[in-house]
Amino acid sequence: MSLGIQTYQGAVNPSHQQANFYRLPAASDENHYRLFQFGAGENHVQLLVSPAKRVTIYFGYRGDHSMIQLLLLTDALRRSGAEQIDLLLPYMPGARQDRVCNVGEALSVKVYASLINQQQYASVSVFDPHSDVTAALLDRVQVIDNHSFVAAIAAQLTGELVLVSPDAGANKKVFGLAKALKGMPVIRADKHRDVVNGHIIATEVFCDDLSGKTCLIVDDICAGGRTFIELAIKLKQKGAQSVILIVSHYEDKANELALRDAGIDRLFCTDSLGTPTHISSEFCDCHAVLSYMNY
Ligand SMILES: O=P(O)(O)OC[C@H]1O[C@@H](O)[C@H](O)[C@@H]1O
Repeated sequence: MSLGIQTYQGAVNPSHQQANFYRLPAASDENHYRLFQFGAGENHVQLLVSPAKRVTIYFGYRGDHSMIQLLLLTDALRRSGAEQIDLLLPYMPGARQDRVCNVGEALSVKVYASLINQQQYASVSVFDPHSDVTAALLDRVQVIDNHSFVAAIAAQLTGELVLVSPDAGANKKVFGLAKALKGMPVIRADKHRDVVNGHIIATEVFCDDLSGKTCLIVDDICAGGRTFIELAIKLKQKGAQSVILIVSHYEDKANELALRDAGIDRLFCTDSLGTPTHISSEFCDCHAVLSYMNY
């Protein structure tokens, strides 16, 4: 059923008219809603066809501006008859701001989680969030781990593979992953950060000899990349034959040359934060996160 909106000029693909899947940012062939900004900067969403009673939103967070777009899309869907909305959240915003480190800071993850909870989604599926705090804060949440993503990469690699847990915070997840990968060995490492400025003060690897090993550093996110640069240097000093970095979320800010110079041979990530543009495709292999989200 059409909503009777006159403004849409494009040809409507019938299969998309029936589609109950809404992508934000919109896919190039998305034609069941449109999104634009008014002059003062407000976002505006307009559905072009009536939604099904049960729909799914795939929300790729692209800054706080996109959060408002999600709320508007959700509102438009409900007003037009969607009764149940499932949310696929490849990246949980604020997931790393899951504690107050310094006096006067906001507890960001709680703020983002409250906004999402207010929308009363039927389910919220989050891909590899930073810590258990995300799952504790979100209602009707389903956490999707990185196991099938890492397994797909490991299957392409040869040599003596070992997992490297980059810090104490990653241990629980990496040991769970090792079990899923049929007992792949784990090398533990740790880093000390200055909580005031975020700088890494020291990195330790708890292993003497890595000769001949292909080290898979696995973590949730690569931001500036300093964690992995310091770690790769240490792994190479201990004889690692090859160092591969596997992160679920890639902010596209790290310097490729610095990563390579530190000894990282290859980077694998997902497009949870968009497809990286500041890194070469010979070095970085970006997988579509949706294929690992059980949808
Ligand atoms: O070193 P960069 O890339 O800036 O930050 C990424 C690290 O910071 C942590 O919160 C992440 O889990 C990861 O270990």
